[in-house]
Amino acid sequence: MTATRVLVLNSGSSSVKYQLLDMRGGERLALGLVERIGEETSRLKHTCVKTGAVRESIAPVADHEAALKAVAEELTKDGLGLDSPELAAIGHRVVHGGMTFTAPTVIDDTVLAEIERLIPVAPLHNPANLVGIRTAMALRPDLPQVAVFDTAFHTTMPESAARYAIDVATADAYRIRRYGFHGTSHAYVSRATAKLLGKAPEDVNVIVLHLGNGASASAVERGRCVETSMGLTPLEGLVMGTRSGDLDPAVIFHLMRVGEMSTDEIDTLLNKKSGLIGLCGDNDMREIRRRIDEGDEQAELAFDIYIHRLKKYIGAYYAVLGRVDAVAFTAGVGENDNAVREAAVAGLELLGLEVDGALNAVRSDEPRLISPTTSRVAVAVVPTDEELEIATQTYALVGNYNA
Ligand SMILES: Nc1ncnc2c1ncn2[C@@H]1O[C@H](COP(=O)(O)OP(=O)(O)O)[C@@H](O)[C@H]1O
Ligand SMILES: CC(=O)OP(=O)(O)O
Ligand SMILES: [Mg+2]
Repeated sequence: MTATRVLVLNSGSSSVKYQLLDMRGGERLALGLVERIGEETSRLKHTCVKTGAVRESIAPVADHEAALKAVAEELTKDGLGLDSPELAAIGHRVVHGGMTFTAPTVIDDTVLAEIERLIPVAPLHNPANLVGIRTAMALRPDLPQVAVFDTAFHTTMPESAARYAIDVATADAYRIRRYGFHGTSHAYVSRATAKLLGKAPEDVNVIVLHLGNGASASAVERGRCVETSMGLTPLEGLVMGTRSGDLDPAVIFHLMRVGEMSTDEIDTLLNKKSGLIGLCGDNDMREIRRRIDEGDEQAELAFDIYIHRLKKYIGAYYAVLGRVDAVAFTAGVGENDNAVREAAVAGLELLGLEVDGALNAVRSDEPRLISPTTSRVAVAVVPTDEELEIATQTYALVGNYNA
């Protein structure tokens, strides 16, 4: 039997997203999500695309290993179990690949050890990614397991963008540089944006704004990333759901010396208690918008800070690229929130950026322009599909393993 299916696992700190695809036509067979792992009210939602069956349950899922086993059971119920001979490989999102991994990689013990070594620079993500890999390996030890790294797309950044202005010997000793993340999404969305414009990726310059719970911007010049907003870790850059983004590093010394806070306390403060949740108590943009509509000033200020930072990055990346063909909004907030898109671009008419109110209000899952024809720079909403991109890269690497 020809093995043409790829299972993709995207393990986050408290969730697992998954998709099963048939790579003959890139068709999605099943997808789902387990969220709030480790809590009493963990939620599993599974959709079998083939039959249209949707199953949802709320029950405690203790850890990532239990979550993956629950996913395997759901797939088995639909006749799509992990024991299928049609499964060619399992593709894993791995957030930090450091300087070692610039391309998708078949996972062996050496690769596992390197992903583990990088935990200190991706503490929220790499541990979850590792559990996902190890559990999948135990379920199907015979299958190739492929790691697709968030950092890989950004390895084309020039040294002028990738290096921090700190002592070179210290930076090199500790491999301190800007790696960037969400690369699978930036790669997919920049290519999809070129397609929307009817052009080849090599012929366009795009600013991609990936605005999810984690958020990052990138400047993509002729298909290659030349700058991105996240750095050594996914903490730098834009204001995020729970992360501060850019900050004067002296804030940390101040908190240590004057606030007498420990390194771990500051780490938790900046990664989990800052950003939108730190500013107004909510990290979900839907809730923040609802509060603003009710006249909540704290929510409004959080929104303004979020937009101010975003606008600064659009301007900065315009300068980095020199010529911009398109600005593309993606991920949970970017794809769904028209007020964020409108506010981020407001006042940038002299840079050639305009948004059409009616087009911006359209809700759709398709890539679409939201700028009027008069706009010199196209403004677009381009839904990301990290899972499809991971499956494509995985399948390209392992080919038809079982054929
Ligand atoms: N309809 C919507 N309007 C505004 N924001 C939304 C909407 N749907 C989702 N979001 C935002 O998207 C975020 C999740 O985005 P997503 O890309 O799925 O993030 P992640 O992959 O980091 O979990 C939510 O926290 C919420 O702020
Ligand atoms: C790297 C990163 O921030 O990922 P996520 O948005 O999934 O948290
Ligand atoms: Mg995401």
